[in-house]
Amino acid sequence: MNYLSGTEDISLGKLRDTLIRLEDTIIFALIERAQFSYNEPVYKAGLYKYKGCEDFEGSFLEYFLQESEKLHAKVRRYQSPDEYPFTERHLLPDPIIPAIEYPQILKPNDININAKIMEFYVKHIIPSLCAMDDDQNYGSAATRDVTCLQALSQRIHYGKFVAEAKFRDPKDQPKYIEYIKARDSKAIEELLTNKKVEEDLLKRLKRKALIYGQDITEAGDFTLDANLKINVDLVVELYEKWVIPLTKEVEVAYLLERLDN
Ligand SMILES: C=C(O[C@@H]1C=C(C(=O)O)C=C[C@H]1O)C(=O)O
Repeated sequence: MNYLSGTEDISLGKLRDTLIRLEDTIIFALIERAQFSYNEPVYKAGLYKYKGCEDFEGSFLEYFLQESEKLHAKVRRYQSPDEYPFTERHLLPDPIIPAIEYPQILKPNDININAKIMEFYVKHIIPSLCAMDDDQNYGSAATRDVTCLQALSQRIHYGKFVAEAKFRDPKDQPKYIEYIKARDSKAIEELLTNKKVEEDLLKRLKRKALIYGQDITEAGDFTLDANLKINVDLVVELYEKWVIPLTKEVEVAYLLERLDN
């Protein structure tokens, strides 16, 4: 099924420019979170009870995220999610701008992408990003985590638009159709993979994290020797091990549905 109305200009070049811009969003969101300690209680399920949600058994972060999503759902320009379930499989009617304006709502979905984002973020990113002590700034830590999760989810789900743009390329469309009909996910992923774009991205990302992670003195000098605000290798690992593979998983999942009536 093509969730786009067919009139949008979804050139691959413009979409890639948006993904490059989202690198900045994600790096700065991680820098903001890294100001605070790990604060383990934020991630412990069932540690706190919440007024009005006494049966909620998740962590402080999961509660914060759930309540943030409820707020986002109230302010969305479209019908309420019940009328137009904004699942990962659906692209918004005029998808490009709202997807940028509104943070990606983290929701369970068929391919469980948001659960995978939450898992790698809490298990592998946060412990390496933050000082492993407790500075009691649980609210500050959780708000920064929600910003990081929504930026990561938005970036990864942009794979839907990228997949649509690739599908519309007349050079490759016959092969996509053949592989979709054969339900050959591996062949679809190989066809949509662009190793040069991935390699260039990781090189650019390392440079961005190195520069964004520094302070600039009044004289305009970079404080190269001082502690960086962000673990540069972690940012590269984040993309190499999780962001890029999950984006491709979204692309494949979207394309597998592309021919549905
Ligand atoms: C997003 C794209 O599709 C794939 C995923 C990429 C990524 O997640 O950065 C980069 C290149 C492709 O392998 C693209 O082609 O730009």
